[in-house]
Amino acid sequence: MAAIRTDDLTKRFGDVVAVDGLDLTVEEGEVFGFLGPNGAGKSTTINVLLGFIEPSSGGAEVLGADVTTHSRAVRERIGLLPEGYGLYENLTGREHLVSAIETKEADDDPDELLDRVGLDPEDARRAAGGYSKGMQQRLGLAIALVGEPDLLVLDEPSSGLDPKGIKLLRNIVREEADRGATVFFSSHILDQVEKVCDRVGIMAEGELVALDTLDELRTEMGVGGVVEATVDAVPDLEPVRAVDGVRDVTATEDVVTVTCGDPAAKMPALRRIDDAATVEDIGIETTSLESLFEEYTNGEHEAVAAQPEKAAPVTGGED
Ligand SMILES: Nc1ncnc2c1ncn2[C@@H]1O[C@H](COP(=O)(O)OP(=O)(O)OP(=O)(O)O)[C@@H](O)[C@H]1O
Repeated sequence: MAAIRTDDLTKRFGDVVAVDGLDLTVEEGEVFGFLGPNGAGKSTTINVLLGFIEPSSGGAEVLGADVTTHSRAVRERIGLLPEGYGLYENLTGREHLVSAIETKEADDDPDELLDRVGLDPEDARRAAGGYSKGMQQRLGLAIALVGEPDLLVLDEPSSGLDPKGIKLLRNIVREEADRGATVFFSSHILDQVEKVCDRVGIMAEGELVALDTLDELRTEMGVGGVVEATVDAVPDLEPVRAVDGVRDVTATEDVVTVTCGDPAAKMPALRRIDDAATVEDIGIETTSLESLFEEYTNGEHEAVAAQPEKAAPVTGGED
């Protein structure tokens, strides 16, 4: 069963088409990054999925239930970290969490959850009105994790987090996926998505303009990355050019530069160079998600890749 399925989902606000005929399937257990620039339609889609607003046409199912007719049942199985959620100034962080546990009738240990999100016990006992943005996000994440939800919906989860917090968030996302939860998060902080997502969907002006694994998106665009090898003497470059997926090979006096169309071509190309010369230094650049994102949202790429038949396996990225 799909965790999320939208069918020709459209949402209009007056003349503005916020979401335009969205067909999207996110499989159970997937970590899915929902990307797009400001105003692309991400929050509107999330609000429909949560049953907070009704679609103008088309529909959506979350965890097998229709979001317009069963929104309450759907929300009970979701852990939500909304963007810019409101806290009660006078309640402590711990009290917020205890209240969320009671509301969900869950049996989580609040202190364990606070520890998991790295909220200091002393901070947890202070009024949330004095929390920094990062503390608020950590508390919001703890609340989202209550009751081991089947689906985690995280709207800009890394917002306000320091690098340590971002790493912790990534680990939590992986742990949640490992226990079988689906994680759906929106972001425009792209390199953080890159490290944790199985697949990404890129929205622009209400439409899905790309949907695939990042490696596939890179391959599709012929931007698999660049290898730069500093060598003692430039070898014959033909064997390097012959590697499957290599697009271009150039050399200066002591540096061979290989541009790959396929990300998987980088290492074989490097091995060919190493076979024929002494490699003194290497630099490997993968195409950043940032440049992919720009490419897709400036309208140059319109094709949406086919949905996979089943979810890609959950892969842990590099830290
Ligand atoms: N309640 C509303 N009334 C009128 N227009 C709206 C409303 N909500 C969203 N829109 C419009 O719909 C479009 C999509 O907005 P949405 O908030 O879904 O984008 P987003 O991708 O989440 O952007 P951001 O990254 O800035 O949060 C925008 O043009 C926005 O102005």
